[in-house]
Amino acid sequence: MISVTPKALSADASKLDLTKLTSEQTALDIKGLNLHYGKKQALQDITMSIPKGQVTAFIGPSGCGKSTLLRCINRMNDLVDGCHISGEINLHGKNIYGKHVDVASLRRKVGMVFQRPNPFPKSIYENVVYGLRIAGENNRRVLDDAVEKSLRSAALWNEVKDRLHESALGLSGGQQQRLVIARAVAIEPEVLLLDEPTSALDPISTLTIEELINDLKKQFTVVIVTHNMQQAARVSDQTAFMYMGDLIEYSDTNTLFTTPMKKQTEDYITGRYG
Ligand SMILES: Nc1ncnc2c1ncn2[C@@H]1O[C@H](COP(=O)(O)OP(=O)(O)OP(=O)(O)O)[C@@H](O)[C@H]1O
Repeated sequence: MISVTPKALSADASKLDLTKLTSEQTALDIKGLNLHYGKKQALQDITMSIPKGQVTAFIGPSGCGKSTLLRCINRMNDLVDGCHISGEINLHGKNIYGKHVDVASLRRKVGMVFQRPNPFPKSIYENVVYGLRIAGENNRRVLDDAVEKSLRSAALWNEVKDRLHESALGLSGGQQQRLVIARAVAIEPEVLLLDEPTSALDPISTLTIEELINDLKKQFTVVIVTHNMQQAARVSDQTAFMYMGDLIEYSDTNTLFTTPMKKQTEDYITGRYG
């Protein structure tokens, strides 16, 4: 089995039966999700429930569909020509692929952070309040409070509180990624999607972000795609292993890494392929 010690799972996480979550426990309920890019099927009949207030990781070899599944959760794949999706993703009970869903308002509920830090060429302050300004908020005190709260949530406040009006582009890569997380949390989403958030960062910045993820789940449901199995073992409560568009195994992280049910999962976590 993988030679890392999964982080101690909270009692709640290890007791959850992922096949029988109550509606109060469920953030996302994915049912029979299929996705085609043109003729190529990238996701096959994915069904899983993602619990609220926890960290769920998607792992699997390159091209297995992890990012595609993540991007379905805020309908980013809608922007891809020739992409066809069937099935449901219910966010707190409401199908985000339903007829009258406003995608802009969905994306306020489901924030996303990408692989490479992408701050805007603006001040640190203006990066954080960007989404609030778009939503029409211009009250200085509200914005100031949101900046402090979000930067504290992203474990960045102490490092930048004296240079809020300087360019975000002057921050280090790790600080920029935490700034982007602050920007995402400033609009208080329900779910935070992290697509390989540390793959462009050095080991120290990676550790800082991993610690941050553990704190973020107190406020948000976090879903993370990672190439790094040790990272999944360190940060997540649940792990989903995917292979060629299929969800092969989904269980609490401790079980998946120590006593996987499926041979394919075992082969992957012991490094036989991927
Ligand atoms: N925009 C797109 N158009 C066509 N095919 C795509 C597109 N995006 C992804 N694919 C294909 O869908 C499959 C799943 O890709 P996806 O990026 O979701 O995998 P992944 O597991 O996240 O891989 P990686 O770990 O390398 O990022 C791959 O075969 C990929 O080539």
